[in-house]
Amino acid sequence: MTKVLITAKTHPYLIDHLKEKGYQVLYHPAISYEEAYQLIHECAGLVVTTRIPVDRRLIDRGIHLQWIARLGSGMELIDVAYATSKGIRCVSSPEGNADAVGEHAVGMLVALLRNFKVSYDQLKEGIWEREKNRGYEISGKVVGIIGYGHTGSAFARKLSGFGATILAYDKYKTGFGNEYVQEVSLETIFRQADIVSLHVPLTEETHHMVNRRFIHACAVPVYLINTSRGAVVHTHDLVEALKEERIAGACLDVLENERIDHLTDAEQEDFQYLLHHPRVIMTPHIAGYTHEASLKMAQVVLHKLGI
Ligand SMILES: O=C(O)[C@H](O)COP(=O)(O)O
Repeated sequence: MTKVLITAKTHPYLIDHLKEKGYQVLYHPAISYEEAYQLIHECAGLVVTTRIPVDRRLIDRGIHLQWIARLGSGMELIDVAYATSKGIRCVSSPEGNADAVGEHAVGMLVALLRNFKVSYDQLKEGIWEREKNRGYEISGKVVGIIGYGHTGSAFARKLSGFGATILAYDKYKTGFGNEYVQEVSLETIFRQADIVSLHVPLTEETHHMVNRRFIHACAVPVYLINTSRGAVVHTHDLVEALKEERIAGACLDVLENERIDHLTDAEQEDFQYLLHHPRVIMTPHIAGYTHEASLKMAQVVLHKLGI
């Protein structure tokens, strides 16, 4: 029987469907890299998230491997070029969690501009403060989206009812402007945006893209939204920019080092600063984590694999 190794928690639909189609499913949602290494040589299919890297070593051991399915979007931990060179098909499912990420980014922005975090903390202390919690509206602002793929376009779609001017830049794509999004250059975003939302994959090119230079290029202190990858932002430069008031605030769903129990002293200091900053809100990389996305990602990979 053809075996599929599933290495992360998934919607039962994926397991049931694979079984129905005659696959033997090895469902190990908490498996370690070394344990996966022990099993991979028996498998024709591998399902992953970002729990374990799919590197050359694992791929080489997967002598019967025909496909690798990523439940999610970011492929930075899969050596796609190497797998492809060995005839292994790699599919991802950004279509499945784009709505979730788009909604989360809008939600974080509203929460930040309307002081949800601070006012809620004050309420818990018995403080009923209205004036200091007077917020800002999205309406009338200029929102710059960097990266117009699945999540960038989902964010724009969700935001389109808020009355903002929506600009978007994508280094690798043109012709995507529509009735609510203007396709612009990065310079235009620097010049005009009040809010910048990042929707790029993590690559060598985007690593630390938002650094001191980027922040200084913005005409006004922008509100930054990051639901992409933590390392797209140079965290310490962000912290310095917040101190210098060159950044108005930040919504961060992702961190450079998400193993918050293994931070260096310097990382811990920056993390604590961000956590306690009144104009920073953070969530633990849950933008794409919804019950609906879990099912949709399973459906997308099955569809792409023709199973
Ligand atoms: O890339 C994605 O789809 C999301 O960031 C979720 O990634 P995860 O598999 O690490 O949860």
